[in-house]
Amino acid sequence: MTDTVDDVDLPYEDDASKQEKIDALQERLDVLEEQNEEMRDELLDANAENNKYQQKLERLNHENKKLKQSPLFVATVQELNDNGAIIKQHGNNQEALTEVTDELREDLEPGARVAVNNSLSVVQRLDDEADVRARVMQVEESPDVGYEDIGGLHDQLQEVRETVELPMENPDIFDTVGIDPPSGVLLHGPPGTGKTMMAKAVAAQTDATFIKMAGSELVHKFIGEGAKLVRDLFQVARDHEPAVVFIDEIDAIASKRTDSKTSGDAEVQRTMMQLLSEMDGFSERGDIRIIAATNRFDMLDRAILRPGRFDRLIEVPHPDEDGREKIFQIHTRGMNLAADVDFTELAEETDGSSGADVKAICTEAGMFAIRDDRDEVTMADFRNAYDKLTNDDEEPDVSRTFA
Ligand SMILES: Nc1ncnc2c1ncn2[C@@H]1O[C@H](COP(=O)(O)OP(=O)(O)OP(=O)(O)O)[C@@H](O)[C@H]1O
Repeated sequence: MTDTVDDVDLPYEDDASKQEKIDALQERLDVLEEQNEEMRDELLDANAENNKYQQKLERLNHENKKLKQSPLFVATVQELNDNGAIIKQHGNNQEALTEVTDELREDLEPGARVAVNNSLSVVQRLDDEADVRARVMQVEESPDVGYEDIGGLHDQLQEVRETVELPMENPDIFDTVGIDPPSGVLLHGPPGTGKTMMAKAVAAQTDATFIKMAGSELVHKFIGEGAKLVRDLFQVARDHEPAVVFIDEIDAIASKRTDSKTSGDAEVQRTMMQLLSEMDGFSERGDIRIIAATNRFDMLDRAILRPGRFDRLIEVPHPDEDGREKIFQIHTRGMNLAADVDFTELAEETDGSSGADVKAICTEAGMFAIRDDRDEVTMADFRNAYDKLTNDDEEPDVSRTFA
């Protein structure tokens, strides 16, 4: 706060002469000006220092961003010592000694998986391989789904059985006739129409292990990770023969090539190439069958559809009226239904619904009965459930919320 005149401690006695007062004030003014000058210099220095730090901060931020953006490689820590960490890169097995920051060091131990950048600096610690596998792969020894649980889809099911079941159960017939069994089956169609169910049912029928992986889980930002998971997937399948490998959302790794050449796209390409080469290596008759599924058939790279790969394309559409009626019957098997429930009418009234939608309607109808304290589910409950599910969602497709 600026001093007021009253506060100022004057540099002269009250009885000083006028000239003495002027001299004293002048002297005080000189001192203040000098101090002012010094403080201005200090302020300038501080500003310059501040600018320097700002620039450094920007540089570090930029560096940080670059580190995160540039392609990262996966390595395993071999040893930690005073000079840093000895890491071994996956893929080329090259060892390198690299510095690690104190913060990262606390998080590392020999055997830890890490992401390293182009100059082999450790950027972050990764989850352990087993954790990644467990997260992205679903292995079911004997899925609890039978053909009788699938409504409609007669032609589709027949084709899946012919391409997957027949080579597993009766491989000799292909030898006798002298043809290779079709290698991969690609199921395509809208969500919630029973693609996963069909794959599970055929695995159950053939006593095969069902191994599911979602294409989106194969898209990784680390170089070589996706391809490694594909190799692991097929290794797990070999370990569990006979097996049905189900790759859902295959479009995530097998979309048409884009023009952009970002490292992310290149990594997706590498993952797809690995998948294709695994499939090509499967042409010999084996006890492993591959089924893939997509909701985005239009997006697929044609390379995946070449003969010997996914050469059986099976469209799995929304069920028709008959199909819906069958699906209503399947999902109400265990329900206590009132005499007025008529599935033919319900099937007629639920045009455009997927199998997953029909299942959701059944569950919701049961909820209406429970809320009403009844133990029987009525036709009105089904109609209310359908209204609720179609109006609740802005989009009429309820499968995403309730499947
Ligand atoms: N045809 C069907 N018959 C009986 N139930 C069905 C049918 N289609 C779907 N469902 C029901 O919907 C659920 C979801 O179906 P499923 O996971 O097989 O669909 P999907 O086509 O694989 O879907 P997405 O493309 O979203 O993965 C099933 O668990 C089942 O309860």
